[in-house]
Amino acid sequence: MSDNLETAPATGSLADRITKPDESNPTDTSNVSAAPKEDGASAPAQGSANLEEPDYTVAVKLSDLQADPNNPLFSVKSFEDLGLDPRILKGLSTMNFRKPSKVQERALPLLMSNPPKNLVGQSQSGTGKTAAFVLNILSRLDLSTEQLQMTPQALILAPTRELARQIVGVIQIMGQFLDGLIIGTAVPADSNARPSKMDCSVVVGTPGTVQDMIKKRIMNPIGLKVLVLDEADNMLDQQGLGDQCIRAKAMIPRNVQIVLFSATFPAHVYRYAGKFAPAANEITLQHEELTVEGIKQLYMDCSTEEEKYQNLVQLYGLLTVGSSIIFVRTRASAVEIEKRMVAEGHTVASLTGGVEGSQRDAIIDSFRSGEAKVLITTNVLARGIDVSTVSLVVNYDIPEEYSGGQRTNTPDYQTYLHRIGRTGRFGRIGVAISFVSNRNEWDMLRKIQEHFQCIIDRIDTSDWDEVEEMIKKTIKNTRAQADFVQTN
Ligand SMILES: Nc1ncnc2c1ncn2[C@@H]1O[C@H](COP(=O)(O)OP(=O)(O)OP(=O)(O)O)[C@@H](O)[C@H]1O
Repeated sequence: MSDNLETAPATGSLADRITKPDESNPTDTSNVSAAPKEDGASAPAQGSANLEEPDYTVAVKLSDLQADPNNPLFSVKSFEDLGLDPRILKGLSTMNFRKPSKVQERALPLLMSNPPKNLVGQSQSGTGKTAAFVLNILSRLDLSTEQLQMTPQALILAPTRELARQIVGVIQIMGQFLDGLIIGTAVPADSNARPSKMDCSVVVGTPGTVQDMIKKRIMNPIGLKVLVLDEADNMLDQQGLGDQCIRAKAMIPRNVQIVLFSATFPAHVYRYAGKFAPAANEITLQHEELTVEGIKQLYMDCSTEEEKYQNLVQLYGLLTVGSSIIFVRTRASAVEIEKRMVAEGHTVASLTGGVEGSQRDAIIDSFRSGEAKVLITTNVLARGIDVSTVSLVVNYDIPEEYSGGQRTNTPDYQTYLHRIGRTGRFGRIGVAISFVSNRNEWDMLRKIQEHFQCIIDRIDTSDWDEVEEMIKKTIKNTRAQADFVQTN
């Protein structure tokens, strides 16, 4: 069962122990200056202020959301009020960021105060945690000499190469007016590439690669002032990347500011987070607060595994309305579904941990650019990936906890939340459909509803025209919660 399980950024999943594709190759780095250039980083995310996009995305007025005190995007202050350097404000304005979100407004004063304090920060998916930690880092850099520009002052660790590259893209654009800012990417290289020295001001990488680089003196950690763990619950989980992060932390100066961010902090990791980041300021949420209002959650009854596939094919027309991500449990099924759909004339791509570095980069980049509109993947892309055009997420398999390499029939709540959070980003609307083909999956879905106290409505597949109309209407609806969904 476990031989082709995908690396799961999922908290608590033993799949992490089984394969760690991001950490399996020799180290490689690419240092890039902040001026945007062809460095292999994914296209940086642009701001979400202009939500008037084609057909499939609704004209939600971000200003209305940001004026609603109950919305996670709400804020009373401006970026100017937060005391940011004018060059950084200029970067934000090119990204179309007009107002901070709630987590940005709350986290930034805590992060930027002196003497620096640690922070454990939680907020819903797609609410701008990346900008919160990047702005703090950019504010703390001293780029006054060439030597300082080439000495790592901040280190960001992320669970996957895709997320690390995405963060590099954000720093590049946010920091584009900071002269002398150099950003290094530390992710596993294709097998014969030689790592280059980390002569840069900020390093973003995966923990195993960074650790390896420090050990081999490719990266000098002595000047580090800030350490960020993005997707921190996954990074600290002993069953995930925990060991590697602990080892990496042991190699860097003791007095660095430690910043932990995630949408999820399950209790057992949260307790540990307090040890990893002692005396930290905290911004936390209850699990009932974690679901994002703009994501309409649905499920589809499928009587067999084969019917799951048939339903997916039926949905194809809708999958390509915007961009879509299909999450499956194993690498093997990702590859199999891709092959089968391609053979039937559909255009789909798949990305799993089984694919080599640069090929992975090419796949995610073509998905970001919209060239590939349907991406079949595993938990490897469940967290952090920010592609604003994703309007539909399909849980082909419900995410599940593993124990001793075996399935447990217990839902992996965190991964469910992160997966559906690939849509509905920063006030956008999205639809998440879970396929349910047996009693266990049904039980897991029910538990997910109870855990998050949310409603997951059934889609009636007896009339596909109606299904199509209903999903399209949901995607086009200004607030997903507002209207209907046919249930029975
Ligand atoms: N203040 C802002 N104004 C407009 N857009 C913003 C703002 N802050 C962030 N965004 C945009 O919102 C999107 C989501 O941000 P980000 O990827 O940082 O979310 P996140 O909270 O880290 O989500 P996840 O938990 O899924 O990792 C990005 O496209 C980002 O550019």
